[in-house]
Amino acid sequence: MAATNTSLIHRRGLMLVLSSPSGAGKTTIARGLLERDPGITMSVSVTTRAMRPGEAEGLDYYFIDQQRFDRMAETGDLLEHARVFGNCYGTPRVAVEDALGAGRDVLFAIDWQGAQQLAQNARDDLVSVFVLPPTVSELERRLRGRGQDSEEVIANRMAKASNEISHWPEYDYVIVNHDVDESIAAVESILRAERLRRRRQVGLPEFVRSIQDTL
Ligand SMILES: Nc1ncnc2c1ncn2[C@@H]1O[C@H](COP(=O)(O)OP(=O)(O)OP(=O)(O)O)[C@@H](O)[C@H]1O
Ligand SMILES: Nc1nc2c(ncn2[C@@H]2O[C@H](COP(=O)(O)O)[C@@H](O)[C@H]2O)c(=O)[nH]1
Repeated sequence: MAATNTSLIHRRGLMLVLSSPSGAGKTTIARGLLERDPGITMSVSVTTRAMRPGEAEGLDYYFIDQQRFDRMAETGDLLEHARVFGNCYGTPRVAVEDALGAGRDVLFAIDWQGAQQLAQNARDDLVSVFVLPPTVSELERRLRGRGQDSEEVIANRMAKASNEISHWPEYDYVIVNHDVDESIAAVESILRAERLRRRRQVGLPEFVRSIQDTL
């Protein structure tokens, strides 16, 4: 007869992806989730885009030049990468693999192209959430209210919003970001449930067997 032992169960880390048209609020939701949940780590992307006022190196992005980006892409140092709004963005591979290996969950705020690449390479570890704005005028108001982009950049992002939104059916979950706190709570619920998926609980068969052996 074996004693039951919950330490037999270890959880596989998951990748939680938030995508949305620019300005719908995925970064805001991601920050809220990081504050509330110590078990999830943000993936910090590399980008060739210029740093915005208030952004910090290594916190918002790693700001790198095109040559370095191309080298990282060529050598496989990026888990996924894409050109978005005329700049290059990518996810450094090592940080994500280290976190997942340590059983930690990783949060991404990336576009549909990146989400597709992660789905191709690691579908079982991926949970994807598409964030919609409540209205088009509110999306524009948020982009403008952020106060960090020129009118030209805002117009370009609004023009590309429809294409980004067209990918919503590819995601596991869809939320409409009316209220930030409600949206954070919705993503928290998704995360809590997804952590309990049977396939993520390594050692579950052994644990169940240990219970059955004691019956
Ligand atoms: N539910 C909400 N209600 C009102 N304002 C919001 C809401 N969610 C986010 N915002 C605001 O909208 C602006 C854009 O949000 P945020 O930067 O999070 O968008 P994003 O989707 O990450 O954009 P990008 O793709 O360009 O990085 C910010 O000023 C943020 O404070
Ligand atoms: N495929 C990826 N897309 C990314 C990544 N990091 C950010 N993004 C997307 O870029 C746009 C623009 O971001 P911004 O900071 O310039 O406003 C954003 O909407 C994200 O979807 C990435 O690593 N890979």
